[in-house]
Amino acid sequence: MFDSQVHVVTHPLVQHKLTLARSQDTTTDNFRRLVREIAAMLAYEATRDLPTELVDVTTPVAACRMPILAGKKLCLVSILRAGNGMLDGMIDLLPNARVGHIGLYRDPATLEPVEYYFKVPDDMAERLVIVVDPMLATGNSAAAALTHLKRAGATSLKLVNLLAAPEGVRTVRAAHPDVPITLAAIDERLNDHGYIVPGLGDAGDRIFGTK
Ligand SMILES: O=P(O)(O)OC[C@H]1O[C@H](OP(=O)(O)OP(=O)(O)O)[C@H](O)[C@@H]1O
Ligand SMILES: O=c1cc[nH]c(=O)[nH]1
Ligand SMILES: [Mg+2]
Repeated sequence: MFDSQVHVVTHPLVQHKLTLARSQDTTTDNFRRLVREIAAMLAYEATRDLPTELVDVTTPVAACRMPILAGKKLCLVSILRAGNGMLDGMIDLLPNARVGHIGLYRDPATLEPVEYYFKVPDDMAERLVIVVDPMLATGNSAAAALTHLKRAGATSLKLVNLLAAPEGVRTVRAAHPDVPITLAAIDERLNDHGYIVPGLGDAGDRIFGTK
């Protein structure tokens, strides 16, 4: 249904935690914790192809040559607000990553993204940029964020989401075929208000308790 650059993480722990997060009975504190934990596991999968190089290391037992990360430095970019719910889980795994922010909200009438903030490191061209946002619904927000990041110099990008609608995956893959997507699930469809069905509701409101 989707090409090989769309990676759905079917690991049982990810699926279990996502199901708990979906429930309308999950409290704000538990929702936050679940999103953070799933984000760490998605970061693990999204970085599976990072290059490594061999270095000399001496253990208490013997000298040897073992792999460490090589290649481009990392930059995580959170699409505000809801992306921030995924940041800490990813930083736990990638503590050296720089962090950028793009403020976007979706106009409820047009479903078009409105940008209100943009701050990223200067050296985007030298970094692997991992864009994070729990929800890929129409895909308009993620596509706009990727376009702005490319204008800011980024040439190597990945997108990590918790949940998508098929429409959103198609939109981003069409607009940015160079950007692989890692996510925990692709749901059935969008409803008339642009919400993912069955989805988990409004991720930002659930993370920050604003509704
Ligand atoms: O794929 P799309 O149709 O563009 O929808 C997805 C966007 O909607 C949500 O943000 P929202 O606009 O609710 O802003 P928030 O994070 O501040 O709540 C979500 O976090 C994505 O950024
Ligand atoms: O289902 C959706 C769609 C967009 N944004 C959300 O937070 N949830
Ligand atoms: Mg929201």
